[in-house]
Amino acid sequence: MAVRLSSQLQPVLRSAVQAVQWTYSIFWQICPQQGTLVWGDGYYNGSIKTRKTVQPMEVSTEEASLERSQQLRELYESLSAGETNQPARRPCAALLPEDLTESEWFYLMCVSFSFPPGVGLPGKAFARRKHVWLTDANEADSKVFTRAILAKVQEDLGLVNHVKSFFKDQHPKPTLSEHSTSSPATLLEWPHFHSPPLPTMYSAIDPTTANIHQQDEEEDDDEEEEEEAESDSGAEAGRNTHQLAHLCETTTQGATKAQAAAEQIELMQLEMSEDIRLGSPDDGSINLESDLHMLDMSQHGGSVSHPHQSDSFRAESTRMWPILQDQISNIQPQLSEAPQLDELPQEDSHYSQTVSTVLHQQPSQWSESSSIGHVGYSPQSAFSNWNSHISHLPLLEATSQSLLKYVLLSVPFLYNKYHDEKSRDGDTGTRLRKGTPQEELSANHVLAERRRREKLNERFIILRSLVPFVTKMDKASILGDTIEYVKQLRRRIQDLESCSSMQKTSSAKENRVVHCNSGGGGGSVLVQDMTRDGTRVFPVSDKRKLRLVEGSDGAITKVVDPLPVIGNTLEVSIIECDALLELQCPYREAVLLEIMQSLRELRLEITAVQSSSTNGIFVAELRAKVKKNAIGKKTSIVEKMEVRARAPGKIILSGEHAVVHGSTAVAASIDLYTQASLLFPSDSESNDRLLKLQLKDMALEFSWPIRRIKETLPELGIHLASAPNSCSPETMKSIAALVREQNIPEAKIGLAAGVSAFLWLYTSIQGYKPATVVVTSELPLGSGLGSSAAFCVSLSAALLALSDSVNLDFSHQGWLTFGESELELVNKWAFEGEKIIHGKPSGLDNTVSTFGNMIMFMSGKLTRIKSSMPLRMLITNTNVGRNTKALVAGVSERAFRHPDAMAAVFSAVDSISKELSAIIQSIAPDDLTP
Ligand SMILES: Nc1ncnc2c1ncn2[C@@H]1O[C@H](COP(=O)(O)OP(=O)(O)OP(=O)(O)O)[C@@H](O)[C@H]1O
Ligand SMILES: C[C@@](O)(CCO)CC(=O)[O-]
Repeated sequence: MAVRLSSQLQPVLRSAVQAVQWTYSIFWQICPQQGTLVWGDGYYNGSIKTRKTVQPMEVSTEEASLERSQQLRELYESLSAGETNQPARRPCAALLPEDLTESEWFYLMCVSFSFPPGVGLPGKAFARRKHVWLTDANEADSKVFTRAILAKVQEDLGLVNHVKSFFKDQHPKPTLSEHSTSSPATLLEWPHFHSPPLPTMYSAIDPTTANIHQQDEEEDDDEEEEEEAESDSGAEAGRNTHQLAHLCETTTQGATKAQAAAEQIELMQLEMSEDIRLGSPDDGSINLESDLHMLDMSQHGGSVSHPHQSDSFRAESTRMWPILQDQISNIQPQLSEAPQLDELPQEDSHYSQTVSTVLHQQPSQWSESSSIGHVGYSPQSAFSNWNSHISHLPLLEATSQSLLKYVLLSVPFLYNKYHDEKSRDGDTGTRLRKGTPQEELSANHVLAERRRREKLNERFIILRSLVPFVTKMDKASILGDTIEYVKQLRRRIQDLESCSSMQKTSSAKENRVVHCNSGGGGGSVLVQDMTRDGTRVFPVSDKRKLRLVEGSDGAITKVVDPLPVIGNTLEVSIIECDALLELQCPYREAVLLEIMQSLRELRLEITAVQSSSTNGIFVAELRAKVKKNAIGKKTSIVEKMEVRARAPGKIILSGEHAVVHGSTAVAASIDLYTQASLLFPSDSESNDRLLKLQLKDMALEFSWPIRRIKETLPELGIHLASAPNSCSPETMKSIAALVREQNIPEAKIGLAAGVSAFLWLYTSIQGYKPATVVVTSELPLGSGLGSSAAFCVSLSAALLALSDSVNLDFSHQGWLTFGESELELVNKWAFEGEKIIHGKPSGLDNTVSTFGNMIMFMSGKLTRIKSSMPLRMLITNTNVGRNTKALVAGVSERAFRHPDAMAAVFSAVDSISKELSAIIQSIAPDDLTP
């Protein structure tokens, strides 16, 4: 609706200013929540300093003005949103403050103002339901015309006369009448206003009013020149409530003046003297809005602000004011030629304070100016004075912008102070009885928005720390993972509840499923509860390191430890630019200083510190902003130095081998694990650029110079961890050569397949990085318990955990689980490893090892099975090894030789697996009772 309003209002505002060649028109609308008039829309028709357009062709003056109005509004929004200069990210047509003329500045600053009824000229016009006409701008009282502080320039009489004669020529009883009418002239009656048809959201005033208006014009033609017209629809108050209020402000631009002159004059001639003349709607003045009735602005997306914002702003103002006062008082001794503040009329000292404060904030750019003392005061043309200083000072790119920003924020503080002083003096006059809410509204908005963002980030940080697995650190992912986590917790509660109720009813009955190793014979016996665990990764906490990584999205949370003190803990959470660091370490002298120094080196700007030390333990909580580096990338802190992943073995309950030929199989993970730990040496240790693999249980260690891997496997340099691919026969040959060089003892040559799988997975996921990988396993090899799958899954998990393709929250101590999509990635890579070891696997083993639990599996598709009661399995190890690769090949050969017979076997196996799956899921506690 806001768009509609704007698009419909613009032509009206444009017609108004163009007709008299004024510089701008502003539409003030009532903000229902605040009860104040705020900027509704505006049309800028004044001089343009820098033309910026995205259109390749010349545009008409009208289009240029329209575009300019829009650009000015955008510039204001970007400034008030706290945007910093980032030309690269701004559209090429976006304005910068240095592109603006004085009148554009004024127009832009007006956006930040708002007026309660009775305050400021729009407020007065609104409260009185009368036009307000101003004259003698150069003697304006800033208490009456609050924007005078921004707009103080000398009047141009030629311009004034032009406007005057325009109205006189067009209307015998022009704008200056004090007569009253409830029906000012409609816009359409003005010959020079070529307004388009009025939008439906506005309705024309009672047509009879036009006649009355004309009569009024006849009566009044003796008024003074005016530079500003502010009018409201108050005349219509009888029919329209104040909620329907709208108010339009226009001002003049020299029609007969050359452009340069007009630029000096500009709109800034808005001020008036103490004997400000207040016109009325009766006087037939340019009563744009009296032609229009906004049918409840509040419903059309007009800008609003909330009461609490005012509060927060006031709090900020109170906090800021003493600082500003100090700054101002520091400046005072420099004011040699200008009157001292307390000697000036209040509005001038007010102005002076603002400008002095602003300039004081820019010491590096402004300090050479010996005339700084003049800046604060000039009864004639304060703005031009200010400007003259600007013009001869070196303007850095950021200067104007920060200056402008500062003005936006400091003016309200100054006004607040003025208000406070007035209150102390017992002056509860109506003019500024609420301070200056117009400035409050905008500064308030900026501050409140900033706080809101910070609070939001802080809560996201907390949320992230509560969820044990956070896949990515953007807010949507955090929320997504939280939802998933809550669901998991609910399921867990359900499981526990059903378990405990079952235990109560059948505690005496032990139900067991016995699974014997196909090799038969004796050996150790393992009795295991069936595990629900899938793949896990574990961040290794005793070798945590802090590392600076460029170019990441900056939204990463890791456990880090920058201090070489045993027993330190440091948790860092970063969301967007907000970082929270919680640390604990043994106390020593200047430890906080040391920490802060380290953090500064990491381009973290500390904003708040809370620390304590008790019993020799130093505890601190630091909040910081993550800064950008010289090339504009956000710094992120990443602890990705060592990680350990584990994956479970499996048993196949039904469908082994047949699954390779498309039959259904049922398998479950068991709680025997293979662990793979991956350690990247720190930069200082990385002189020996080696890739090492230690197979602890086999007492074997392999190592390859990275250079050697590079030259043997050059095609793996450009790796894409997020896109698993198969090892080609050529690459397999090269890998085999690298394995051969390691001279694996003949007795352990079976491990060559595993080592080959390792080399493929490592170089494909991590490229040519020196690292040490250590593998330990609780699983017997070649015993049907899926040792190869657990090996490949744990390796893939560790390698991916430290890749850019996966983002895990390492800030939690303990095992972490991958999210579902990361698990799929792990599984795909593990399958590629399995292919190297098995030749032609079905994918069953790596899938169950990756996802855990019990699954039904057919042709690559997994279906999770949930038993309605806990199952126990007896697994025996016959110690008779087997070579799965050879067995699979043997079954394939039989299938080839006896296709029909084997098809019948595979079909029977398929039926058995499906039936088993159904039984498991429907099993009742008593069904297995002997
Ligand atoms: N911990 C490990 N370290 C190195 N290589 C391993 C490890 N575990 C398995 N392998 C590799 O996997 C091979 C064993 O895989 P194989 O498929 O034959 O047996 P399994 O996986 O234990 O049984 P199944 O596949 O029937 O469940 C080993 O010869 C070795 O190459
Ligand atoms: C024998 C087999 O069915 C499982 C090996 O544990 C092969 C496979 O599914 O890939």
